[in-house]
Amino acid sequence: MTHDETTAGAASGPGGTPSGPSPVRPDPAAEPGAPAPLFSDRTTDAATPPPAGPTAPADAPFSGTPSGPPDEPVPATPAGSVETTFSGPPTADPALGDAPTGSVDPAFVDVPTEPTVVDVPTGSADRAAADASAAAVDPAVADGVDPAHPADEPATGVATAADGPAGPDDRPSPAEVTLPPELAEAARTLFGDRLDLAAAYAELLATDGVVRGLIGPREAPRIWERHLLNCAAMAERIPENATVLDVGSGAGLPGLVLAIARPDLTVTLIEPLARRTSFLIEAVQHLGLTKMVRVFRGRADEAAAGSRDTAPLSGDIVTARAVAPLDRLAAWCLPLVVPGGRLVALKGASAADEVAEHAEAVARLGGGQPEVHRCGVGVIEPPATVIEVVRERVVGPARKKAAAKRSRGGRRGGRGGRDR
Ligand SMILES: C[S@@+](CC[C@H](N)C(=O)[O-])C[C@H]1O[C@@H](n2cnc3c(N)ncnc32)[C@H](O)[C@@H]1O
Repeated sequence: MTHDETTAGAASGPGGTPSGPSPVRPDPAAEPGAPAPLFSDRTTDAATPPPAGPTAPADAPFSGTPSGPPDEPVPATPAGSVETTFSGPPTADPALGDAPTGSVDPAFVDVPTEPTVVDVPTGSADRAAADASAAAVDPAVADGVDPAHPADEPATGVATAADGPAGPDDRPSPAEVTLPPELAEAARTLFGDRLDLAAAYAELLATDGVVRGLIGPREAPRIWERHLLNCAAMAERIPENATVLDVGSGAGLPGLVLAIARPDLTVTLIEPLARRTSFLIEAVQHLGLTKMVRVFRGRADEAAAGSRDTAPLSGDIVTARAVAPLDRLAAWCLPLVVPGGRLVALKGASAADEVAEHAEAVARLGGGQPEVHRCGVGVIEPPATVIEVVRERVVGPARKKAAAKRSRGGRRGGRGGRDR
């Protein structure tokens, strides 16, 4: 089923729109005259010719593997463009472990309205081969949960080592993701007349999401309970017509769920890993959300910095789930928030502890006092817990240690002081 969305003048969704501190502004990247976003094939031009392959109709069901090898390294930065250095935390966040350490070329992928699914095997033999190669669970995903915050783990829905690879026997049937009757009322409350769209996304997650290793096979039967409903509950913290940036979207949680629940939002999914952005692009197309959702391939800091080809991104609200502990999350996300806007991070039982531990670091980054809110009270049990941080001040980037050392040396010794 395809739902053609429009953003202009769309009514508020069922998620509610509290009066938040954030102003609602148009996304600069969507404004006329803003630099044209890079399409993924344009970005790879320098190294790779555009792949040839069949083009699927917009409504075509997912047909297996993303193009190219899983999470292949992002092509080297084309000559002349700004080179960005990978600065992720490889040990604490192994999800980025497969990113090249030299340069990562963030590709801003405005989801094309014409489907451009490429290299999709159509025959059953091809499909079987593709499934076999995709069956190995993405190790980056398997380890993607911050080990420092295991409390977040149950909510991530990503494959875990315990889940093992998704083999043919593990693959759930669409029936397994049927909305459980006991959750139907909550789902209707949170998704309203977009419930069928949410069901289509649930099915994608439980089928292609599992086959591609983006969701653990054991998650399929609990996709509604643990993933869709708690992500949708976050919508009550987001003002009407807000621009939302979802950092570390993975398979689309919570950004795509919010776009489904709230047709008034404009959502950008920020995700550095190729296998996941391939899935996201196809999901956005399949769900007919190309007018309100776009995909940025790159890290949060790259999105905030912009590049020769893409304007810096910013949004009224920046969301995240299971991406990093609060201090690191604030460092990545606050630069993406318009002044007065908010970071809204879905957290687990550790939320209050995280606030206590990281409030000072958040303040140094220009954030206000983090607040814990419960969402979906009386609708889902337990309610979802979010930490919110208002961007109160714009803080410049921290000076690099080496640069600071050099400048200290310069002050003390004056010219040539370093030689002494
Ligand atoms: C554990 S997964 C969570 C995915 C999704 N939010 C969910 O709840 O299922 C963490 C995701 O954050 C992404 N990520 C890690 N560091 C990032 C960064 N600096 N900027 C943007 N995304 C990042 C990873 O690639 C991965 O997809």
